[in-house]
Amino acid sequence: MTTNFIQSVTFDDQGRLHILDQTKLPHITEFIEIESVEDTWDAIKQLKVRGAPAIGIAAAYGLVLAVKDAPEDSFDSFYQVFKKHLDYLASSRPTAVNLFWALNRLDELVKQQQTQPISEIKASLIKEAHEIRNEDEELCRAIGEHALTLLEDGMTVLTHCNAGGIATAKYGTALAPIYLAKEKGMDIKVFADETRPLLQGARLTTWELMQAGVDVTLIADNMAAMVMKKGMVQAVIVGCDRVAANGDAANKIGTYGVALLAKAHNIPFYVAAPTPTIDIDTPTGEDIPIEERGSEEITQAFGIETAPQGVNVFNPAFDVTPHDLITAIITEKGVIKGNYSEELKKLFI
Ligand SMILES: CSC[C@H]1O[C@H](OP(=O)(O)O)[C@H](O)[C@@H]1O
Repeated sequence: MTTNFIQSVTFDDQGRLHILDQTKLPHITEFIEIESVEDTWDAIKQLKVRGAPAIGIAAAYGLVLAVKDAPEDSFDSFYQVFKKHLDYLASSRPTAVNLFWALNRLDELVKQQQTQPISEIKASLIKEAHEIRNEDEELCRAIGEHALTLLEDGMTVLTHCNAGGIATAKYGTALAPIYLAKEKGMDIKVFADETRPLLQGARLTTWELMQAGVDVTLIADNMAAMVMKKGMVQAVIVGCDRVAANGDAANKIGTYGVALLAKAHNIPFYVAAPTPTIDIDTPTGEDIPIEERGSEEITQAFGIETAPQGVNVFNPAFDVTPHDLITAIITEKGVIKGNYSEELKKLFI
């Protein structure tokens, strides 16, 4: 049974960018047109479009939109506008390296075309943004194939946050093997952490998997330990926002705790990582910028005040799982174990 994936980011032939507003899910499936670079920045910042790969794809299309009417009289005047908007988009969220990877890829493309007519540069940017999107779909499916070699029919897998189809071009990363298992007639069940404070697990992962007919059970984040102790899950698979050169992996806040629990219960802990999410230029997890977000995400759970006015709040959106807690990093090029510093480097040779 193949899954009909909803595309969370689309750019049509008329040059219009549409995103699925993920803040409205699971009860409202609403697509919004993104008409400016400011709209793109806001959509990323507010997690209307979210998930490391989807952020990179949206930013690439947003930059295409931004330079649609940029001056064509000289390369320098065009590049000045291009770089201003690129830097603006890069300021939307700091942790997911896909954002910077996608923007830098377009930057390199433009720099290589300094002698070309600006109209051709603009056309090549659209083509490259589509390439980024289409490659992501292929990467995610390949991750699913490799990840499936680590899972067995009848297994139950725990995941944290949402690393599914709507966080990518298609298939997702952590959820890719789940969808491919369904396609192959395998029975792999999922336990989804609700993933406070923004509930990407409760709102998005359960929604996606139920749409696909996958058996998914929602748990509160603080139930993962008991679920593992009772032997209800046999593996953990999560996505990532940035993998450092030594294999330390940044992912949604709470992932580090799940990794510690998995270690304590001798359960394999897998990180699904497309190579655009692996940042060889960042030496260790200590060097990964961790986004801190507003206190209202914690004190006003979806509009309901759940804490005293003025309480101090610390709201890091991500944490870092040290590489020694990671059983394997699953990329589109294969499953990586052992000396991550050495093995990850080989991916970029
Ligand atoms: C393949 S999505 C990777 C990653 O992105 C999510 O973060 P956010 O919802 O803040 O964009 C989450 O950490 C996912 O695991």
